[in-house]
Amino acid sequence: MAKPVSIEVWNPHGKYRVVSTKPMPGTRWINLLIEQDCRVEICTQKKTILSVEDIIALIGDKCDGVIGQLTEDWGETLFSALSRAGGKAFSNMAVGYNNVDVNAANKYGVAVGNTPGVLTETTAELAASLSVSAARRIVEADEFMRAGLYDGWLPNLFVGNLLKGQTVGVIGAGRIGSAYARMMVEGFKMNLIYYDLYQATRLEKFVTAYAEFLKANGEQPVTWKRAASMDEVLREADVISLHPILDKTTYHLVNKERLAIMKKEAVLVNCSRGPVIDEVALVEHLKQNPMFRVGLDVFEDEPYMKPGLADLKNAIVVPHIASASKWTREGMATLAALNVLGKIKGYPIWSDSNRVEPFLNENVPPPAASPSIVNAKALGLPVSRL
Ligand SMILES: NC(=O)C1=CN([C@@H]2O[C@H](COP(=O)(O)OP(=O)(O)OC[C@H]3O[C@@H](n4cnc5c(N)ncnc54)[C@H](O)[C@@H]3O)[C@@H](O)[C@H]2O)C=CC1
Ligand SMILES: O=C(O)C(=O)CO
Repeated sequence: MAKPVSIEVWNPHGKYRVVSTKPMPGTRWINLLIEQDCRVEICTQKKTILSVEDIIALIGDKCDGVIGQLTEDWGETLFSALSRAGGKAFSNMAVGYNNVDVNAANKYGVAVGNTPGVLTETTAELAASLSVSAARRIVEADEFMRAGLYDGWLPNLFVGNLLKGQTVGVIGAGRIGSAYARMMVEGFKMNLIYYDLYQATRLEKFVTAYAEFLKANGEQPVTWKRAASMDEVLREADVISLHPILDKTTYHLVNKERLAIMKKEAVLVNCSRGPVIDEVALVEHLKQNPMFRVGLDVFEDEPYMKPGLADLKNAIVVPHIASASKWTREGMATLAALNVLGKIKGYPIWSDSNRVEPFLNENVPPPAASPSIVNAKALGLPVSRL
């Protein structure tokens, strides 16, 4: 028997029962669901990561849709439980959905939503912050200051790397990778090298136009290159930021061999998913190469770090906060709620999940569509004409 889970209920007489496995920022997402006759149940259990059993208890006997989190294991067991309860909609409150077995969802006819776009700039800004912080040793210097060790300016105190004129490498130049690249190229006048399975045409055009602008102003123009292999990026770049999805092709993309081909004073940033880096190999590499620095937002066995990582001064570690700006987190909650609501109401799927702004304007009602359903095609769901 599953244990009861504590919940907060909104609009108890609503026709459709929607469960959120966590309290989420803002109230717009709750109001949008209530306005469309949903009873909203929010899990208030004081436990960060819910187990599959906890979520089964939350789903109960009747549930139309669930908004879940990237820490949860959405596989066969949960999708069959949701389907038994009459549910046909699930949305992650995240753009990444490597915690979701989409084939299992397809089997039970459950639509799987995610939240692209609204977190692109926020996440890229954190990757840029980690890049600068690692290059300029900001966290180390802050600790030094607070420890009362500063006794005067010195020529050699916390000397780091200048970014201007160096090369930034991006692996996975999708929405976030491209936004990060633009920030580093324009903000710091860095040259770009990127690797992706697809050509990042808009990004290339941006760097070309910026190079023209610099040239016209008598400055050294920036350059770009699409690398033929990931190794080319690792060999040539001074700062490398990882932004691919996590799947079989990107698991341990950065391993012992690949760390060995990187520059000894390179900066490596990961705001994608922890398992993209072999973290044990990384700890060893950081120990052997004190001038090699990393900024990590994600970890291989979250919430844990591999032994030794926390002791290394050349590593900056933050707890998976890349999308944590107020506007973004409220927007993610809204998109996740609208994904679920849209499926419950039989709305079509929004035609372009990269263009989610119409759902985020608080002054007008959102379009009658699910903003982003990753298995829409597999389920044969209709697409909005808007
Ligand atoms: N740390 C955090 O809080 C956050 C992490 N993320 C992570 O970032 C990922 C990317 O998000 P978006 O940019 O919105 O997705 P996206 O789908 O726009 O970009 C992913 C890019 O990775 C590329 N890619 C896929 N396999 C590859 C491979 N084997 N080698 C090189 N490139 C490959 C794709 O072609 C695509 O361009 C998410 O899937 C998520 O895991 C996203 C938001 C916040
Ligand atoms: O959206 C995601 O994929 C995250 O990791 C958290 O924003």
